[in-house]
Amino acid sequence: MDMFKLLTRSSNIQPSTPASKKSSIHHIPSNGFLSHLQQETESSDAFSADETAKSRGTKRKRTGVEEKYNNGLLEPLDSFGDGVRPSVSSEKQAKDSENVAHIRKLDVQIGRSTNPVIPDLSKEECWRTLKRHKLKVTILGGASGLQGSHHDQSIRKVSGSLEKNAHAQISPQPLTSFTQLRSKHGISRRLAENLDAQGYTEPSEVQMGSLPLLLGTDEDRGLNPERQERSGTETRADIDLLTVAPTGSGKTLGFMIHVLHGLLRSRQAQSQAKAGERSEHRVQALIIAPTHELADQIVNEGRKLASGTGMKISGLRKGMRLHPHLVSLKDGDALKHEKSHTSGGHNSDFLVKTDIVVSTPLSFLHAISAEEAGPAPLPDIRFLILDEADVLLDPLFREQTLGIWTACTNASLRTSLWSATIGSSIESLARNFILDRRRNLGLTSSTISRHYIVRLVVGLKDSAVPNVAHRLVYAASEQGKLLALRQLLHPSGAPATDAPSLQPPFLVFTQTIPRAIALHSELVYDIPLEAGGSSRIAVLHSDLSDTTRSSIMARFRKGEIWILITTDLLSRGVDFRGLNGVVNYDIPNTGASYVHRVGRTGRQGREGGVAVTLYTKEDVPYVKNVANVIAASERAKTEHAVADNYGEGMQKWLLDALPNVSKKTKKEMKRKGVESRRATAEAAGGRGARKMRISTKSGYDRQLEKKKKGAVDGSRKRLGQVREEEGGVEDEEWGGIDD
Ligand SMILES: Nc1ncnc2c1ncn2[C@@H]1O[C@H](COP(=O)(O)OP(=O)(O)OP(=O)(O)O)[C@@H](O)[C@H]1O
Repeated sequence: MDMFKLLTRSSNIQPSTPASKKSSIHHIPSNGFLSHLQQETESSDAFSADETAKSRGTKRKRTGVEEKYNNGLLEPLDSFGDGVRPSVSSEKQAKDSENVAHIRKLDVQIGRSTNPVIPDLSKEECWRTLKRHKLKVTILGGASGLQGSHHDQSIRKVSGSLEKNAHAQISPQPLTSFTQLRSKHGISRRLAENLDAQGYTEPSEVQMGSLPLLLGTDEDRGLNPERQERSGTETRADIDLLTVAPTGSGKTLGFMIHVLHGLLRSRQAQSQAKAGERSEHRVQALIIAPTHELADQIVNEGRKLASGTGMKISGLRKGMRLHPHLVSLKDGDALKHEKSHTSGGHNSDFLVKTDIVVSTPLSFLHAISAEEAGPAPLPDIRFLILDEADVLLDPLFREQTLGIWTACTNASLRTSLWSATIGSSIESLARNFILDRRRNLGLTSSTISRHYIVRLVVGLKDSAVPNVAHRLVYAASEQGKLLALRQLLHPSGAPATDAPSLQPPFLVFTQTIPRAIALHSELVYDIPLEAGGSSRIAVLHSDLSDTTRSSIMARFRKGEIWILITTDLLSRGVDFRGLNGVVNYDIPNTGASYVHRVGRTGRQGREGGVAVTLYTKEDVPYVKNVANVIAASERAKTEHAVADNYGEGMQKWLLDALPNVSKKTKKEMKRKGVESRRATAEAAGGRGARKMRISTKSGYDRQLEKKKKGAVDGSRKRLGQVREEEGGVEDEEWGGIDD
């Protein structure tokens, strides 16, 4: 079999769920919990007509983008919005809140609880509900001397001591409704109202599984219920949580509710102890994310939830420092910093009076490091959240992240790690670090015995969301990729038989910054002037200033930019509601990277997202990573897929045809990416420039152009020499005739 012959066919892996089979997909929050809400607003989008047609099952007319350009449907494109739930108009919201307030008043008048308690599920029901929602909760270790439930017994038998691998599954009470957050877990009224106001009605799976573990009693968590029964009081063991849940499944809300509730509760306790005295803002929670874009988004989400609660959330910018009062810098250092920053009459680069800080690892490490003394200890921090934890613990950020984690010296620090992909090596690194840290802090065995490391997995671990349609397209060469991308940009041009179609807005990922820049300059004039021209296409990468990055993000969210070319900078965590697709112009280095890139679309269970991956002959070793992820996602789409061989067969030929790659090569591939595209900007003048060139011009045309240019330059030079010999002045412009 000639593999390359096979690869020249677009694999065009169809969504493996035919209409008739769609019913076999469980209707669960994360595969469509916002679908009804989305349609309401999106029908007014320029790009939504096709979506609506798709959702009705009617065939989308291939009128393409141009018709939309010409119909003047361009300006009101606010397909992403600002993150406020699109469901409810402000008028309706006001009316709803009025009604809710009225009903609550009546409830109080007749003495009825405003928060009806939903009865606990039996053990069996818990297990079945968790299974139905594909939630798996496992104890990874941490506790010793356990007694009680058979799960705990099994841990003891396996481990005997806390260091050993102790894996046992538990069945916590799932959070089946947000009302339970108040009625059962006692979150503040304000927090509950904010959730409501944001239009969050049903918890997604990750919230369903994680919130009882983070907020509940040991009984809710399925941990040692007998111990609680015996003692007659509620017990709450310390839990450090690793959560692996699909992209766009609502992890941010999960950790935000946890942190805000924890801080509000301790503030309440403090103010009761101090007879109503208002407590100061001190940094007690730290959220670390790998990019500024994600950190900004978390701050925005957090502020909406914290509104009116008195909690302050701040993002830390490059060069800012935590105010010396917020960290335990040694006296001398604190003074030095204070002086150096206040001498000019301003200390605006100090972050003051805040409860929750969101930052990238490097910015935070700088913010707490004294000039020579290294990072200062942070005993006040009680919550540490690592969002996109696998990246933060990857060699690129590992030292910084572990440095921050070590600086958090509070004995009852609660750490949680969140990502759509956490491999086993990162998992054991995190687990061992947690255990070592506790040991180094000299925690007594009685404290340790009340501590667990728990892992929650939602759905299939490390896989792409099932509601995205994947297209693997063999483009043969760099030029072929450019042509394929242009075909996507101008779908009304002669359609290839099985060419994927993709409506803006979409993201285009390249392997490196120079390639993103090169692709942008190649495509910048591709969108007709009447459609907004070059302003509709932009490039975003980490070499740009923070202000430029924020402005591009804002314009993309508003719908002013339709096509955003970027690097893996935007592959993690960033939430663009209404993004129609993702193009992997350069193939991602790893399967995990593919999962995150394509996870920018199909969020919140939204249907219709398309992920197009273009590849050339050079990319073949990388295609297997991607094809494996696609195959797993296709299988997850329907329980019948494997049995009927539907969907499976579509990629089987490709999977079989692709070469297997050794672990060692995979590691190299992850580190370097496709060799020929790695040319750095410095190399751009030489061979590197050729390697990273993105252009539709053939080598022959380029050579002709080069020759022509050489000839022109040569004749100019010769002419200059002649003039010089004749006494003329080189480079001096002719000034015309003097009056
Ligand atoms: N219970 C809910 N009901 C409706 N919408 C929700 C709910 N929870 C979260 N969302 C929305 O889902 C979207 C995705 O959430 P979020 O960004 O937290 O995903 P994520 O799991 O962190 O994804 P990623 O792995 O890509 O970072 C957001 O727009 C968020 O507002």
